Amino acid sequence: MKPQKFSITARLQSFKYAFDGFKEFIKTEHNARLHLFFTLLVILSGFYFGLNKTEWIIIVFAIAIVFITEILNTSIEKIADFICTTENSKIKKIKDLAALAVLISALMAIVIGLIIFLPKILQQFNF
Ligand SMILES: Nc1ncnc2c1ncn2[C@@H]1O[C@H](COP(=O)(O)OP(=O)(O)OP(=O)(O)O)[C@@H](O)[C@H]1O
Repeated sequence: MKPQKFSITARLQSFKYAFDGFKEFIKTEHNARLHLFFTLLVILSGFYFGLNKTEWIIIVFAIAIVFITEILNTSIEKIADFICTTENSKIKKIKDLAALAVLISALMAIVIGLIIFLPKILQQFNF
């Protein structure tokens, strides 16, 4: 594409496109609603247990990585469904790899959540 002149309107428009993407993500992806629910739960728990600055940074990274991988997985699935509507072994491999990325990020988030919250939960209930 031809390079265009810098424009504030065009930059603001790209925020609108990103917001359209967010609406599409929440509307069509059940996993997105699960991520939102757990994000809210983790943030509320973070305030309840009084996380320190480092713990918050790690939690924010974990939440962002899970959302980013799920959004990229959704994009890859949509491209795959657009270019191939029939059963195809190559599409299967592409989608399975994208799903693996989501699984790894979700497992990482669970491990981080356990490392940060488990000792605080145990202490709270005097275990
Ligand atoms: N066209 C296809 N050809 C072969 N296998 C496919 C095809 N489409 C989907 N699959 C298989 O089904 C799995 C699920 O794909 P699908 O597009 O239904 O994702 P999904 O159920 O929306 O996943 P998510 O859990 O991300 O919502 C893929 O990982 C792949 O193994």
